[in-house]
Amino acid sequence: MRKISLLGATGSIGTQTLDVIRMHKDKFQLVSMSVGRNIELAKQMIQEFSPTIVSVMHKEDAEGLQMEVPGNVRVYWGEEGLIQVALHPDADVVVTAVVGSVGLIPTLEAIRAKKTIAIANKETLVTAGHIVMEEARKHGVSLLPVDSEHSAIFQCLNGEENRSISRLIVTASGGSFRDKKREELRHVTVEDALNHPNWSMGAKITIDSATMMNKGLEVIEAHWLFGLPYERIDVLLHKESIIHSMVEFEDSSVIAQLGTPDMRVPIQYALTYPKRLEFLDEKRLNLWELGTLHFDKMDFERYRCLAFAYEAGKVGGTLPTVLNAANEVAVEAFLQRRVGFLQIEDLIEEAMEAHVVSKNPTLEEIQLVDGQTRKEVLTFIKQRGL
Ligand SMILES: NC(=O)C1=CN([C@@H]2O[C@H](COP(=O)(O)OP(=O)(O)OC[C@H]3O[C@@H](n4cnc5c(N)ncnc54)[C@H](OP(=O)(O)O)[C@@H]3O)[C@@H](O)[C@H]2O)C=CC1
Ligand SMILES: CC(=O)[C@@H](O)[C@H](O)COP(=O)(O)O
Ligand SMILES: [Mn+2]
Repeated sequence: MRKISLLGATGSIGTQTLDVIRMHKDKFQLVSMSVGRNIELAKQMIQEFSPTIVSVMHKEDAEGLQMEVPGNVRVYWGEEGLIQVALHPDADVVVTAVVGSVGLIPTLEAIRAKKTIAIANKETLVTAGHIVMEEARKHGVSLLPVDSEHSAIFQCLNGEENRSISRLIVTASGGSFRDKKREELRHVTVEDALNHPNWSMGAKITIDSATMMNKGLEVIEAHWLFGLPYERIDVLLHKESIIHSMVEFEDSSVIAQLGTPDMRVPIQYALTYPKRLEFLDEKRLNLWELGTLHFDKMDFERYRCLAFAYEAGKVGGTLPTVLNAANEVAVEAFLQRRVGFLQIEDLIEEAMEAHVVSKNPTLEEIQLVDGQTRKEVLTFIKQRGL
């Protein structure tokens, strides 16, 4: 029985992780979970899965929930709560499915406690990749990718020697606006942007996908997980999201991982690794029915956020932290309808240009830069009268 701690249980990855646990009750047990504001769903989950440590975002919610749950359940809140969930003494695997850099500290704590990490929260690696990877190395902890592209690359690399990799080819669907020209993006709505063609995901990642920042964050995530320089990580437009990513080797062979777009597959793989388990859903890939797959060259002028991410990754130091924090604030402002879609990239560019990069930052410096960038971007938004 693999015992699981789940950060972000009420989200898209969280609920799909619970689906996988539900499909294999004899193999997995949920021992702890965190939610944000969705207390009603949390109550149902506690009743169904019986975790003994639970965390919510706010103190008042924690106090209310504590009165309603069985006596053996402890309810925590805030960042300390996320850490308590990650450190459940019985947990073997911690699934990091919260959104945003709030995932960093609980992930680091879980690594220090030698828990295996099934990492969905890409912002953790973007904002502090060098620290997370060093801690994982020091404590002998595996980071198992949940993100579909990274799970694909991880599967393509099974049994291969790292030195024989030529390049990684990360596929991108193109997101909600892939058929629009740049000039058509000025007046798109939040609803349009949230309408991803292939995946049903949380709001923040769906907007990231539309700006192509998601792919930028994934390039940085791939750099840290697989240790390749940015010059050897390419992005390829592939609108069907059937090939989840590929690896080219020195002998010119390319290995790809394919499947229907269903996040429960990479989630299950991370939970069962190094074994595979039957996927208890009838949906299977049918290439004959699909007929054709499409591929296009990435246009870095059309998708400026991807260019920003490559720049941040190559420069390194505190710049990826700025990229991530500015993006989180700008996307939230777009979702609140305070800024337009194209202003997301303007705000990120402004924050990156204003930043003086510090090399090899400590965790404290990263937290400081993260906080300062968030304030700065909010000021940029106010200065624009928005
Ligand atoms: N969705 C997907 O298919 C994929 C997602 N990912 C990555 O996985 C992560 C999660 O994405 P996704 O599931 O889509 O996101 P969702 O927005 O659907 O879910 C986020 C979860 O985090 C909780 N949460 C949000 N903010 C906080 C906070 N400040 N403190 C504590 N908990 C918080 C939410 O709680 P509540 O809802 O209760 O308020 C919810 O449980 C992201 O990093 C994303 O990039 C990667 C690949 C695919
Ligand atoms: C399911 C998943 O892993 C997402 O990160 C997905 O990749 C988003 O799709 P695009 O960013 O390719 O549009
Ligand atoms: Mn992905």
